[in-house]
Amino acid sequence: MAAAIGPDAAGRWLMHRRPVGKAHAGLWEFPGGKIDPGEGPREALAREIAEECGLALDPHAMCEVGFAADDPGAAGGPRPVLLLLIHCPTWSGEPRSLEGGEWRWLDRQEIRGLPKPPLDRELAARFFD
Ligand SMILES: Nc1nc2c([nH]c(=O)n2[C@@H]2O[C@H](COP(=O)(O)OP(=O)(O)OP(=O)(O)O)[C@@H](O)[C@H]2O)c(=O)[nH]1
Repeated sequence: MAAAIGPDAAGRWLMHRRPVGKAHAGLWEFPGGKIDPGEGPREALAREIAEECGLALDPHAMCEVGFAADDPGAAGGPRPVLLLLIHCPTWSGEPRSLEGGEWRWLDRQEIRGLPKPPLDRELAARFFD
């Protein structure tokens, strides 16, 4: 699950730079994470964002806006990855780095220029272009 949190009053969106020691370290992503057993997708996204940066999201305001999947044949990775992009138009609080990542509000032009993992590149291209 990946969150497109925004736009804020300046038209910016909240992006997360993955910390050292994780897959895709140093790259910028739509923040989020995986669904735990027993959770719904919106609930999972709200939990992940709260854990990673302290923002509170309203699951009822969320709306799915895109998806990207890796090519299991080409990637040869341990498991297939399907990433859903969810628009989160309302939030409360200010982002803080609670798990080592970096947080920034950026406009679409700035997001275009960021180094991103492959699936986030696809999601951003479809969502912002
Ligand atoms: N955001 C993103 N994640 C990707 C891409 N490709 C890919 O395999 N992944 C994987 O999808 C998972 C995303 O979940 P996550 O954000 O909770 O990852 P994580 O490293 O914090 O958790 P983990 O250590 O349990 O895997 C990660 O395992 C990540 O490596 C991609 O293009 N974008």
